[in-house]
Amino acid sequence: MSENILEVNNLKKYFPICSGVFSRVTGAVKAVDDISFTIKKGEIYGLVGESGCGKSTTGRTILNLLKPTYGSVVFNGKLIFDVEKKQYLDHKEMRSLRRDMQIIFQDPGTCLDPRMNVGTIVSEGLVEHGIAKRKEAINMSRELLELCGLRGECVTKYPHEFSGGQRQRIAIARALTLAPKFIIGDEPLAALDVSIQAQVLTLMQDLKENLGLTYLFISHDLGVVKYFCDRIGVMYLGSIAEQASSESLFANPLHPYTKSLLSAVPKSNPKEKKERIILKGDVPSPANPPKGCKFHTRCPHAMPVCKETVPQMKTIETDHDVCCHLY
Ligand SMILES: Nc1ncnc2c1ncn2[C@@H]1O[C@H](COP(=O)(O)OP(=O)(O)OP(=O)(O)O)[C@@H](O)[C@H]1O
Repeated sequence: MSENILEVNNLKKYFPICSGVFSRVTGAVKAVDDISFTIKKGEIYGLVGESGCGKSTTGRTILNLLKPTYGSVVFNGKLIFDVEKKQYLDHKEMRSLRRDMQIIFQDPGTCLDPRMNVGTIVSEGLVEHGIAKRKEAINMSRELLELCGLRGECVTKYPHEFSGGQRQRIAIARALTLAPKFIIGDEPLAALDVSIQAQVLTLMQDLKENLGLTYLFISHDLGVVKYFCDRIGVMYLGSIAEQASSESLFANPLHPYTKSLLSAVPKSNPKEKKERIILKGDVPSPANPPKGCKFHTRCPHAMPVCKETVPQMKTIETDHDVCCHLY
């Protein structure tokens, strides 16, 4: 593990808020608000945080599925966009790069077309990109389905004939069709039962090893990211509060927000005592985030400086950065 496959620099994605009869822009939802991180080749980077903190928007903006407001993204040495320099990949280049970058969504039930059989769903990309003719593509999709723990004969069946876990395997097979290097898993386990989650996670781990993949794994489940991810970024209200290797983050959480999240994860040994940190108030709206440190309104350690000054990300130890005035 050495080279970066993905570099995200000062990424922002604001959604305009329009109101009035003329639909004038009166504000913005700051869904992603100046985040930077890198992912090394072969790494699993976890992005965690509560619902609405901007995880999915980050994933979609990186893939250029949403128009970025600011920042730049470099994938495998190629600039996807740099808003400040007004540099964007053109449609053709982006289409070709999409082969290397895929996404798996939360609910396979809604992202698989119910009118298409599984063979067509999985082989679509091969035909669209002119890699294979329909018949050959269906044969290739059989192999992909088998790689994902399903039977090749599934190609003639329709999504409704499968369980949730099997549908997620179909979605994974579809994501693998174009032999990508990098996959964003946007809460790929969230719609599945716990026992099925473990199976899909094992499959993703095996595929990573066997196919040399890199993942950006989006999840709100700290228990899952602890075991699955090499490095983790903790998001709060559109920003990264803390970033560390999985080991370091769980052994020594620094940010008060991370500490509160970890305090809610059940211990594997129920006899081990653990104090639950309950945060005051609700998460503020990303349309009107607090000044200074965005977390200060809920932070048990808030100081006067936190209300005024935005904290900068600081490296506290090797592979452990935190964005907090306490450090
Ligand atoms: N198309 C959109 N238009 C306006 N606001 C949006 C849009 N998409 C997302 N948002 C807002 O941006 C913020 C971040 O949403 P996002 O879905 O990225 O969060 P998330 O952390 O992935 O949450 P979840 O786990 O619930 O999906 C939320 O406040 C959400 O309401």
